[in-house]
Amino acid sequence: MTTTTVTRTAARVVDAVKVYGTGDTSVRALDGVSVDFSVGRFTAIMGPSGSGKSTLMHCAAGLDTLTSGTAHIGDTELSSLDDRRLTLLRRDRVGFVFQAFNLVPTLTVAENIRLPLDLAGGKGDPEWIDALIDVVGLRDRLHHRPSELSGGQQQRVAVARAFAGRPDVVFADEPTGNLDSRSGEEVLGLLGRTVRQTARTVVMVTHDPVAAAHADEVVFLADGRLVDRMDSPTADKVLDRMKAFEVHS
Ligand SMILES: Nc1ncnc2c1ncn2[C@@H]1O[C@H](COP(=O)(O)OP(=O)(O)OP(=O)(O)O)[C@@H](O)[C@H]1O
Repeated sequence: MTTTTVTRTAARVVDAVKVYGTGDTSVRALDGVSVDFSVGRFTAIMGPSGSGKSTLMHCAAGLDTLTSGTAHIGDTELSSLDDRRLTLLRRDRVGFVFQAFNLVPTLTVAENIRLPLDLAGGKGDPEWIDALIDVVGLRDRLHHRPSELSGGQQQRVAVARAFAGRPDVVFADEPTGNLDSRSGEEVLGLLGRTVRQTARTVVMVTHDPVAAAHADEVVFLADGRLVDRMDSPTADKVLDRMKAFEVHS
């Protein structure tokens, strides 16, 4: 008997091109990138400054549109959606974690975590939310406001909020950029744990090899192109790969 393992794709872009501006001043931020992000994997996007990392994330997440090529969340091609459907897709199937925690200061931790569900007018899955609160370690802080939490704790709330609606994929843009190294490690460990314990998918943009080492896989961009992929990264291996870019650029 043969066993076939089917790897499902949470998000992907195919032949992605993104050009900003026109004429002499135009910038080709993505120059024909094809990459897929498998379900249940934690992937880091790395590359030198200006290599197109944020552009790739924004286009893959439906926050920006491609000049040509296609972006897909699961089986849905994003350019096939009108604005309303795209907004609903982002709300219901995608989670976001940004460098600035973007919590609502007047709401408690519990209310911030539930915010996407409340905005969507649904109850969500109470058992899932309950389990999530334990994964992020915030049960004893549920009634606090963001200003009463450390930066690391605030980012843990943002991580829980991103996963609250059981999205197909969570995109994280430099999630540890505002944190000291210990809090950053905590948040990265948390992202990795959430992926492994809940079979969710995370795609993280970072310029930090130590952060990238928490991922299952690293994809490297240079000059708007996908130039390498690395499985089971370590900070040293990622740093070596990044140094090679500097030598060649
Ligand atoms: N809105 C915009 N208008 C014009 N050019 C842009 C815009 N956004 C990005 N760019 C350009 O596109 C290229 C890729 O930018 P992007 O922000 O995706 O790179 P990045 O790898 O995320 O960089 P960094 O690590 O510095 O954040 C850069 O040359 C940048 O200047």
